[in-house]
Amino acid sequence: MANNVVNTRESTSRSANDPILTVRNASVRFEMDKGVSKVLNDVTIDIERGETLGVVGESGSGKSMFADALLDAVVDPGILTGEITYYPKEGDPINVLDLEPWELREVRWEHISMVFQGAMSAFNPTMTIGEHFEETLDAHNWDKVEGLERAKQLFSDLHLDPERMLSSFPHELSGGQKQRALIALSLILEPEVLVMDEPTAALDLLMQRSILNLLYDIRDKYDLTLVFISHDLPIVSGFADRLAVLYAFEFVEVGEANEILGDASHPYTRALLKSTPNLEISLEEMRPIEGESPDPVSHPRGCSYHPRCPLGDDRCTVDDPEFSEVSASHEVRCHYWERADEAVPLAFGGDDR
Ligand SMILES: Nc1ncnc2c1ncn2[C@@H]1O[C@H](COP(=O)(O)OP(=O)(O)OP(=O)(O)O)[C@@H](O)[C@H]1O
Repeated sequence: MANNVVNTRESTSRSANDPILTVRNASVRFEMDKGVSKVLNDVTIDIERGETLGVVGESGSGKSMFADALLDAVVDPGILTGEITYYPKEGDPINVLDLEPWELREVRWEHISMVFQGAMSAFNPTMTIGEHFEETLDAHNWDKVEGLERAKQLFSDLHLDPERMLSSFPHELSGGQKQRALIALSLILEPEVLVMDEPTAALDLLMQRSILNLLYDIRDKYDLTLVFISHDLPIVSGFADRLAVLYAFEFVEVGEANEILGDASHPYTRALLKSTPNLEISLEEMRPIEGESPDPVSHPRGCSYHPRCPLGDDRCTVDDPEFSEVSASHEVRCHYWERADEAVPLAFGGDDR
């Protein structure tokens, strides 16, 4: 992959000490009859080696586009631009968007692996789970005996009976078992990064929590970096080290999960916290976010959130805010973030201090 080597590490205010992935000005557009649909808009972020980054936002905000972009997996006719650099533990950095198809296949499984949204239905119903593992090991010329041993270890780490799993057909498994089998499959070629797009959305709350707990242990045991994508802020915030909040196809707030939960500084993040079910607040205090998120074909001028924002004024209609530093590990894109807590009060967390 020598041609794809990148030698410089651009420094930004969001730069990590030891990045495993850097994303610079990533955009995705679809050219449609009604105009150009911009479904990821100039996104820049660093992902730190070993961290769990939670990416949250409403449905349609561009979460899956961001996940797909990380692996150059945006479907045709989507056009992905920008720069995505992967820094393997050993060797030179790799420019993901310049890879040949065979190189990309290798990177996708052996370095950065992904559990796609709705992927549970991706199992072939005529093949056992074990055959799925063998197929993947074969396709990458990995030793089958060693690979299946690793599969067994992964199954037991995920609290599944290894022999039974390998000989089962997909329809013989529950949703939670299938999801864990997929996680095991995504880790079979020892990737460093696992990107998970709504991995637990189809499961009940108890099963979601139990899978998150298992992922927590697996992350440490296998030295993984996790990118966890979800619309469910409370679920992600209990699990992620850092949160990146997407609104209308761009990040509006990025920071330590605890800090964002306790002191969310973007009116949208605060509205999101208020709109999601939470055992600590009463039903009366829960509020859906009023208004609709923008159409990707006609992004509003200025701040994309201004049509729904209680703080929005004339400035916000023309002037798109840059990131402001809330703390060394917390940034927000809002002209008036210092007043966000008054404008969108929360009945729990930071505002009760
Ligand atoms: N193939 C496509 N062609 C054109 N537009 C698309 C295509 N796929 C997705 N989009 C649009 O891209 C935008 C972002 O979609 P994306 O799937 O990333 O959202 P999301 O935040 O993951 O939503 P959800 O939580 O519902 O999955 C949406 O407006 C969607 O309609």
